[in-house]
Amino acid sequence: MSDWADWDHIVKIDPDKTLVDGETFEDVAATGTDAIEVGGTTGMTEEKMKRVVDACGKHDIPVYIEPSNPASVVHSDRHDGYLIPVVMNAGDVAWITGAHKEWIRIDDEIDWSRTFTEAYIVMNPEASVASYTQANCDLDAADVAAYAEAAEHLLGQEIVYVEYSGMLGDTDIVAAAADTLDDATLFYGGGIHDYESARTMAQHADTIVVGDLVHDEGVDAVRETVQGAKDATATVQ
Ligand SMILES: CC(C)=CCC/C(C)=C/CC/C(C)=C/CC/C(C)=C/COP(=O)(O)OP(=O)(O)O
Ligand SMILES: O=P(O)(O)OC[C@@H](O)CO
Ligand SMILES: [Mg+2]
Repeated sequence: MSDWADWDHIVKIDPDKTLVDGETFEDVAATGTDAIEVGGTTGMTEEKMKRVVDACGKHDIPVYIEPSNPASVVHSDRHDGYLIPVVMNAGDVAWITGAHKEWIRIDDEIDWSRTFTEAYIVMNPEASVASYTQANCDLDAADVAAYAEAAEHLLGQEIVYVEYSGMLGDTDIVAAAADTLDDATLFYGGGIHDYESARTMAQHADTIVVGDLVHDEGVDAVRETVQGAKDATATVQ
């Protein structure tokens, strides 16, 4: 079974951002979150990635690199694997297969046994990831559901990621994606900032991803979102 099948909650650390004063990666690992993803769109370098992966990898929690370009991939025994985005609604094919082809050309240390993909549907036109990938975010619930179904059944994706980075998404859209998937795991990320927003999104998505909150508010706020995710799972299943 895949690691992520059991995850209700992920903290995504952006190596280009800092933790709240006085907090450590050990504190983040102790929030009760199920896994740490390390990635961001802007300002990413191999050095920043390595620093965070080394720090997070010391703790007893799965750590996955989520690279936004081939140059930010680092290899180490400190982390559990690689979650490589494929952007379903990218306007530039670089973010569907192009960067992937270049990465494979230049990197001769790829460990396929712990490398997996995430089929992103990018929904917030204001997010860096939307401009970076020239995503078409003008999608309704039926479009998102169809992208999710294409990801799972045409492209064989095991993870579908509805990405509202920076804003809380539309629950009808997240629900439409959830309803259409059979076995793929639905990740939701974007704007989760407290117990209630976490619980609401976790009622639809299998796994919620909390990003900016850890950098802006810190681990106490993150712990509330872990509780929201766990409570939603307990009610749904
Ligand atoms: C093939 C390899 C190794 C890399 C390419 C992988 C792809 C397709 C990347 C596309 C962009 C993407 C989906 C990145 C994942 C990380 C992510 C969504 C971070 C959140 O981004 P924002 O919140 O918009 O950015 P900032 O927080 O950096 O402003
Ligand atoms: O930063 P936030 O808005 O929490 O979004 C989380 C994650 O989906 C970003 O890739
Ligand atoms: Mg962000």
